[in-house]
Amino acid sequence: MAPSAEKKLTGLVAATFTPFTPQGEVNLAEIGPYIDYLIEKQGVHGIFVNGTTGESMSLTVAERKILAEDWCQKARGKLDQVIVHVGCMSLKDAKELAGHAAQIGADAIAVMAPFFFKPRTADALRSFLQEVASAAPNLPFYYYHIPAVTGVNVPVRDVLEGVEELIPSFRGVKFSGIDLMDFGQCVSDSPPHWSFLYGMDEQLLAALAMGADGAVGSTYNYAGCHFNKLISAFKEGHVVQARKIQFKMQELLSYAMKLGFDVGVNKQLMNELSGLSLGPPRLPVTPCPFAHALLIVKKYHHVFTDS
Ligand SMILES: CC(=O)N[C@H](C=O)[C@@H](O)[C@H](O)[C@H](O)CO
Ligand SMILES: CC(=O)C(=O)O
Repeated sequence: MAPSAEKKLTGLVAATFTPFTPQGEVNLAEIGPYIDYLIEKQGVHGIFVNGTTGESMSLTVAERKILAEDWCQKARGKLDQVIVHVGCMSLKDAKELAGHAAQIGADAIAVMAPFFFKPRTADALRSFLQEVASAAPNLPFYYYHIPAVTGVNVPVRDVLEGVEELIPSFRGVKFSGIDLMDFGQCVSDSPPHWSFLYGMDEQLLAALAMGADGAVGSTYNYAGCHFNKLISAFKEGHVVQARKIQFKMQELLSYAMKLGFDVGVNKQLMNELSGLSLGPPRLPVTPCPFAHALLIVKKYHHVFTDS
């Protein structure tokens, strides 16, 4: 039976970092405190685990299972949503992770396009997604569009054509692209029980105007409290106020991007701002120079002093 159709996904979802020990092994001990931090300090009640920010493609299948299980277990009764990303280059690995996500009580799964051999057509991509979804037919399924990372530029509106006939559990898209026309067309043609979660934190406001239901992103780990204010302001019709917050975030991110912003820098920023010990990233992502992270932390405090 396909999952129930009524519940929309809304609000902020943090794309979690994977906690590692200083030696680079998965560090489950930080997951409980991490969840508490998101709830108490950021007002964030949903997580997207083992995604881009979680360095999923650098993890083994066994590590991804252990992590997914621990996140689900520790989030139970605390968070509203745990979405587990199960995309892999190998269809068989992805199916195994999808089946596992169902067993451990994940709320939903998401899958990005494979990107070594890239699907060239919407049909090929849909078939891949269908196969993965079939391993967890009772879990809400989200397509994870992130063209800058995967290099798979098939318009999402094409992927959505007839998708629910192939994937009865299909419930929406995590859209981490900049093409707001494609995004708008997806939203305007969609049934009411799908959710559209936007994933470019630097322009969330524009996506809200285009009809995004919620947002999944890395910066909600440490700036969720500000983005919650942005969303409230937008909902109440205070666009100028919402824009002010968005512009602050753009100022911070453009500063970080000039210094070189990647998962390593982002993770170190989270370590500094949260006080959690999430460790270094895993190669090929290199650790962020300490001084470098401190400059961005300083900028964060400067940008958000009066809010
Ligand atoms: C490539 C990447 O990690 N994208 C994230 C999610 O999709 C975003 O949350 C960005 O980290 C964020 O928008 C900052 O650029
Ligand atoms: C940002 C995001 O959604 C990810 O890290 O997968």
